[in-house]
Amino acid sequence: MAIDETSKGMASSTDRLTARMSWQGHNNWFNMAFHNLLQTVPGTLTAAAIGVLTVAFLFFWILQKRRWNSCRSPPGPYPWPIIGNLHQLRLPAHRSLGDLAQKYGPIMFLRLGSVPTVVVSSSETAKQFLKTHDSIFTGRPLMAAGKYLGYNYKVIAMAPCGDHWRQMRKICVSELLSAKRIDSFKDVREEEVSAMISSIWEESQRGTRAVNMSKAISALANNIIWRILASRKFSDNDLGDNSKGPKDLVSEISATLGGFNIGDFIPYLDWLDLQGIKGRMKKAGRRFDAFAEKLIDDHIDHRRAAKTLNGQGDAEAEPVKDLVDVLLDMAEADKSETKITREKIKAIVLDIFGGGAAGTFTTIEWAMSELLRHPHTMKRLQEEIESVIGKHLKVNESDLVSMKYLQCVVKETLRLYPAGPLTLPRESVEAVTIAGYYIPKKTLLMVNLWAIGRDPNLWGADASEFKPERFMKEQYIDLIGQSDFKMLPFGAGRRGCPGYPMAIPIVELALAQLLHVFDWRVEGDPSQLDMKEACGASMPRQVPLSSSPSLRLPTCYCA
Ligand code: HEM
Repeated sequence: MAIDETSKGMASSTDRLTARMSWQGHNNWFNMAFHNLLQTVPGTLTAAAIGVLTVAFLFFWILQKRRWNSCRSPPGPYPWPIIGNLHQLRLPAHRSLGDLAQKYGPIMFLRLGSVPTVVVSSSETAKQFLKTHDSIFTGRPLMAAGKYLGYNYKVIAMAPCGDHWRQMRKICVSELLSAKRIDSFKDVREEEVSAMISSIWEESQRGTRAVNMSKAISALANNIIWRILASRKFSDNDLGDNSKGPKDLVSEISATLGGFNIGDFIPYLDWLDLQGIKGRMKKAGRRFDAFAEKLIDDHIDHRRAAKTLNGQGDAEAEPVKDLVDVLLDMAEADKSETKITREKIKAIVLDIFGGGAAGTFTTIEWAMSELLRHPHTMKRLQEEIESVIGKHLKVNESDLVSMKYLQCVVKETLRLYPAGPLTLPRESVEAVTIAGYYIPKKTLLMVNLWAIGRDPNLWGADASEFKPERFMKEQYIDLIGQSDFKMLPFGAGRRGCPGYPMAIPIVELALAQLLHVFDWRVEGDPSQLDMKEACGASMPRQVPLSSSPSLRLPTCYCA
């Protein structure tokens, strides 16, 4: 019984055990599984965690890389503290920047003192900056020249982007430099070019062997621009002070403009005016202002006198209005807040004189220099001019359209010698990413027009040679970056030069008459003519050009 009971008990306990065991077996399996899991989970979890972390890392890395990429500066030489890359700039700056671009590429970043600067040196990249993103680069940096010479940034070429610049530029383009207005000064251009030919003829008749061509061409450019602006030419006594006169004033303005004011780049040295440039600018600015004031007063007196005569019925036929008169008319007619003030008129006078005279002068000077070095080209040009007007007539502006080779000579000159080789400095008005490079707001932009004009990838292995023939096959060469960006002697876009339609006829007419009337020779081997560029705002020759003229027509029509 006891056994039975025991066995029962045993049985029941065995059952229970079995039952327990079966549960336990299950439990055991679970335990084992759980245990296994616990053993494997750390690995799995770790693997999962690693996976998640890797994905997250990759995700953030890609994001960060994108951000890095969008903040990536263009390549450039390492800047030194304080001076940045200033020590790497030699003069003339367009050449040393061209050399640096060979190493760092067509979009290069420099720090000039503390000023972040981007230098663009290829046609393709210039297009991105001056066409695709033109609206970003419409600013001009606020430099000492704009303050002391440019009527506190009122001069168009130095004004920051804003309502004032827009208003002044509109006046310039639509009122002062419109096709109709430029055409109205045709007689001025023809008279002044003939006057230059006469003076060269007289000088050669006096037995002068070599004529100072640079002086003659500079006088031509100044006289034309002043007659267009103010209906008169200026002698050296016209300033009425003890200085040498307007020509001296203009050279002083160009020298200070072309000079490199260290205070613009290292602002905390600005007050020291280490080079004395600011002092010179202030003085030249005051002298120009006195000169411009007198110019406007004379115009106002003259207009009053003309009105009185008109009232008495003695009026002469309406003369061609000069640009100061056009501006005074506008000022009298406009009563709005943005009306043209006296200060704005003075600023525009400086703009047109500063931009116009220097650009046209240097272009004619370099064209003559290259023609002297290339007698065959000079001969071919003379033959073309003669084929159009013969040997007895004077070249007039209406003849120029038939002189295709002359146009090629001018284009070739502008390609090799752009008068503003680095454009005028521009400034980004907001941040932008171009070609994967981040360009912050207030970055200075220089476009190396000189390097683009000599780029062998665009112009071939003979890019540095003077060969006007290269343009003969082309129907139309865009000089202002409207359709292509192969050459940009006048810059491009909203800040591009508004004066090119005035400059081209002066350059073409002057060259046509100089070569039609005279043969030109230089002492020694022409191929050895000194072609060094001076450092200045408009890249003139370093050494004035001298050449001996001999009459090639039966008589000089200017004699
Ligand atoms: C061959 C002669 C000339 C050349 C090569 C030349 C070249 C230039 C260049 C490269 C610029 C800077 C453009 C830029 O930043 O993209 C410029 C601007 C300017 N040029 Fe000329 N220029 C010439 C003649 C003239 C003439 C005849 C005038 C006036 C009648 C003139 C008035 C100006 C003005 C006012 C600006 C400033 C435009 C602005 O900032 O909005 N230029 N020129």
